[in-house]
Parts: sequence; structure tokens; C-alpha cells
Amino acid sequence: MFNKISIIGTGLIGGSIALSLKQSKDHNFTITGFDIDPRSLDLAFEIGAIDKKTDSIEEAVKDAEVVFLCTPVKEILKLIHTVSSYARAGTIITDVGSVKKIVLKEAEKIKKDVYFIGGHPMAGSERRGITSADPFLFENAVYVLCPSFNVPIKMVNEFIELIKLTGANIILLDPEIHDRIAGYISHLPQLIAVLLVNTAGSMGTDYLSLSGGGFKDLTRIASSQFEIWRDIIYFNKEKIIEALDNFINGLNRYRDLIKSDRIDDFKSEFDNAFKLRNEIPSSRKGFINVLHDVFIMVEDKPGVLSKISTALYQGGLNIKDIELLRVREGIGGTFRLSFGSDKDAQKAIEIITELGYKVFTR
Ligand SMILES: NC(=O)C1=CN([C@@H]2O[C@H](COP(=O)(O)OP(=O)(O)OC[C@H]3O[C@@H](n4cnc5c(N)ncnc54)[C@H](O)[C@@H]3O)[C@@H](O)[C@H]2O)C=CC1
Ligand SMILES: O=C(O)C(=O)Cc1ccc(O)cc1
Repeated sequence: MFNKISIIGTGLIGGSIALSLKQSKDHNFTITGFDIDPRSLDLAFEIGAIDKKTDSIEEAVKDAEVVFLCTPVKEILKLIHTVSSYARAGTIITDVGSVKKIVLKEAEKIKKDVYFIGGHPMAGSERRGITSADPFLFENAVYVLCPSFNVPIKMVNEFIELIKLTGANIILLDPEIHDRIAGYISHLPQLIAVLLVNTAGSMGTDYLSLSGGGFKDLTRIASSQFEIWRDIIYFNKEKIIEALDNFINGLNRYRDLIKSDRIDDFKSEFDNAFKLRNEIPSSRKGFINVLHDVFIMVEDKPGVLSKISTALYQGGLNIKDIELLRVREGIGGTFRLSFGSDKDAQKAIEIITELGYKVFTR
């Protein structure tokens, strides 16, 4: 197994990968971080995501066995060259970019004694930066890998073992297929979420103030920052246009059905969606829910949950639902607690924070 890891871009994804590797009980990784934003680097060091920080990319890379590129995609395309020029023979360079074909094409140009394995953890958040990093972010998530042709199978296998430590399930995919699928299940939904909020919002802010759980569930990712998405949209243009065209055709068909009073024709649409939706492997991410969720990161210590639930009970709060989202034996996990109202969820946050746990909402 590798020991020396470097993270270039210590933001949400870079920070989460670093934190999850540092939590591994059976390994003692030395993680070096580099980021163009010194605040991000300082914070990553302060929270223990990285062991060393450096303002020199050469320094960050020269002794590393694995280098993770965790920046926006456009930067990844440049960093592939900078990093490979400083990397010693045998180093694995990997990225986390949401688009894969352009990245793998760029990686074809680097010297052949370093190995590029494209990666895309299919989990994330609408929030950015190291302050939102979560060691359990990838637990049970799909993590796509696209190795370059020159990477020996043994190296791919060793790398898979490393990524498995994040708790993710690995899938090897052709970059083009990855981009088409990501276009439909991630990039199209992102644009739809933005347009839904803007369409309703353009009618007046009072429209949005009436929105219920369904609208909020469907549009959480509309709060994502454009900086990451600019590159995703640009570099997956073709596949996104294909997905948009399909979706626009579907919307037009629905419009025609309604206009011509063929409402019953929607039954098969609903039935089909119900069936397909139920086939998505059960992970709670994105599950429709009208409750108000609070997420708590806890250590794997006896009594932690009863301490929290007792304090909430004494505070007059009723937990409507509870789920252990991500757990690492002996280390800890993230719990989702759901409350019946936003007011209760806010009160719960106060109570749990007072107990000294890290709490966040989505
Ligand atoms: N946000 C999400 O939910 C997911 C994002 N991704 C991909 O992960 C990558 C990173 O996204 P996030 O972590 O969300 O963004 P982020 O904004 O939280 O972190 C990016 C970090 O990279 C740093 N950075 C930018 N240019 C740099 C450069 N040239 N050299 C060194 N550091 C640089 C920034 O200062 C920042 O700290 C993107 O390519 C995105 O497509 C993949 C899966 C999920
Ligand atoms: O917040 C969520 O649920 C996401 O799905 C975030 C996300 C954004 C970009 C990706 O490439 C993958 C995941």
C-alpha cells in the first residue's frame, strides 16, 4: 500500500478524501497538501486533513506515490502536466473531476513512466471548500475510475484498494460512457434545478416562499456554486446537449398531453418512474423527504447516540427518523436525525452543538 499521498486542491472533495484516508485505522498515510488559496491549505492542516502544507507544487509532488488533483476541471487539465513533470517514475496521478473524456485525453500526452488513473466520486455537495469536507462523504457512494491504457493492472488494483478506504464502491468505466451517464444523472439535473428555481422565482419571491418539501428536495443542488459547474458544462457540452434535447422532447410531449386533455396517459409515465426510482440502489442520498434533516458527525464510542437522544428529549424535541448514513467501524460515522419542523431542527442543532459534536444541515 502507498504511504505518501499528495492532495492538490484542498477544498470539499480534496479535503474529504484526505480526511477519509487519515481515518483509516490500518494505515498511516503522510498527506501533503497544496492549494492556491492559503486559507484552504491552513484550514486543511488545522483540521488534520493533511500532515504537511507547502506553497511549492514541486515540493508537494516530488516524493509522492499518489497525487490527487482536486481542483476545477480546467485546472486539472493544466495540473496534469505540471504534476507529471515533477513526479518521479511510478507515481500514480489521479483526479476527481466530474468530466472524464477530456481529462483522459490530456493525460495521454504525459510521460509514460507515471500512471494516470482518472477518477470521479459520484458524491458531493452543493457546498464548496474545506469547511464542508466530510470524512464519510464517499461511504457507499459510487467512485468511477478510468485508468489510462499504460497503467499496469497491478497498479490499478493497488489504487482500487486505496480508494476503497474511503468507503466507496469502485466502478471502472470508459470515459466517454462516464460522460454520457454523468450528463443524464448529474449535469442535466443540475441545470434543471437551477432553471426550476429561476422559473418559479421569476414569478415573484412570494412564489418560492410557499414551496414545500418536494420543491426543496428537487432543487437543493440549485445552491451549488457556478465556479465548479462552468468547467463541467463547458467540457461535457455534447453529452449535456443530448440530454437536454431528450428532456425538452419529453417536456413538449407532456405539454401536448395536458393541452389535449390526455391526462390518463400520464399514468404509465408515473408507473414507469415509480418502478425505475425504486430500482436505484438504496442509499439515502437524495431520497425524497419532507422532514427536516440534521447531520451529526460522531466518534464510534458507546453511548454517543443515547447521549444525543437524551439531550434532545430533555429539550422537548421528537426525533421523527434516524439513520446511520456512513460508518467506519472503530472510527465513527454520520447520523441523520430528522425533525418535523425547521424550528425543531434548529433547536436540535443548538442542543447538539452544545454537547460538542459537529452538526450540519443540507
Ligand atoms: N462538489 C462536488 O459535489 C463534486 C465535485 N467534483 C469535482 O471535484 C473537483 C473539485 O471540486 P470541489 O472540491 O467541490 O471544489 P472546491 O472549490 O471545494 O475545491 C477546489 C479547491 O481547489 C483549489 N484550486 C483551484 N485551482 C487550483 C490550482 N491551480 N492549484 C491548486 N489548487 C487549486 C481551490 O482553491 C479550492 O480550494 C471539481 O473538478 C469537481 O468537478 C466531483 C464530485 C463531486
Ligand atoms: O450534492 C449532490 O447531491 C451532488 O450530486 C453533488 C455532485 C456534484 C458534482 C459531481 O460530479 C458529483 C456530485
